[in-house]
Amino acid sequence: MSNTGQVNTPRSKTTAGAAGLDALRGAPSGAVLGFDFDGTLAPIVPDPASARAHPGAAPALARLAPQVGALVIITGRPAALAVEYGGLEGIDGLVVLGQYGLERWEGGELVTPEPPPGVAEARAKVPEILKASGAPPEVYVEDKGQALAVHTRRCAEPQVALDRLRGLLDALAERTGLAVEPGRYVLELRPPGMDKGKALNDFLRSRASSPSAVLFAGDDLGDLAAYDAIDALREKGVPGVKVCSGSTEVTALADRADVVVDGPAGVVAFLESLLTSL
Ligand SMILES: O=P(O)(O)OC[C@H]1O[C@H](O[C@H]2O[C@H](CO)[C@@H](O)[C@H](O)[C@H]2O)[C@H](O)[C@@H](O)[C@@H]1O
Repeated sequence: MSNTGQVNTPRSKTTAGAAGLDALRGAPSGAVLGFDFDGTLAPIVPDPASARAHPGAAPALARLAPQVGALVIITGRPAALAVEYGGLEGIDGLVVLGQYGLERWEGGELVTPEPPPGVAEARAKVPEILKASGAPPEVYVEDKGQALAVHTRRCAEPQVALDRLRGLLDALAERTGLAVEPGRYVLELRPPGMDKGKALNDFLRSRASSPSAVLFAGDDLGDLAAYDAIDALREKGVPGVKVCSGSTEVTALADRADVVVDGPAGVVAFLESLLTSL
């Protein structure tokens, strides 16, 4: 039993999830497995630049790669950073969709669009907004090129700091044509029009054949769009599995997941368990 009271086994608490797992195990070579990075493959840490994948994550993915149809990481991170922090280079066939799907990395090749002009405008304005609002000095702005992530995790009262910034960043997003993506003690200003559900669907459409099953594992609010995509696929008859990397910080995913495990260590245990059943 884990410290969130969940058992790390590849069992589903829902009938649809159990059907999804059965379909995945029955035809793994046609299955598509998607993963978020921070909080799912990598434990959450105070400094975004210090995040690294759980030591068991890349080895488990490398063992899964030749047995399944496709492995795809869909992350808010720049794709190349997720590859570096995850130790994911060299995993056969792995695709990493970064910045919520705006970027694509595969086999060392990165495709990334030009950021819209609103990002540069927001980059110039955010420091002024933080100063004028009296935000604590621990507020940290992560510049991701395509987006700016305003982090409050290191503040004494991170939720209070986040709540105080929300309206100001919403207004800035509106002025600059960007969207606000809320996450774990973070508000991201990023280009609109893409999310993890659209990224997952685009990835599925880019493949030659329809998947035997689709699994997605996530931990944060930005991953709910991928859950929506799995729900929609199920309605069309494609088996799906929603895995939640559980935490006390975000509960919205656990409520909708088929399988809830205890953070990145639980995700790795889940993958290892899945490997034994393929
Ligand atoms: O889609 P993801 O892979 O989950 O990325 C979402 C954001 O994750 C990162 O922030 C989160 O992880 C940090 C490191 O553990 C943590 O300090 C922070 O509080 C979390 O919000 C990342 O820094 C962002 O750029 C990602 O978009």
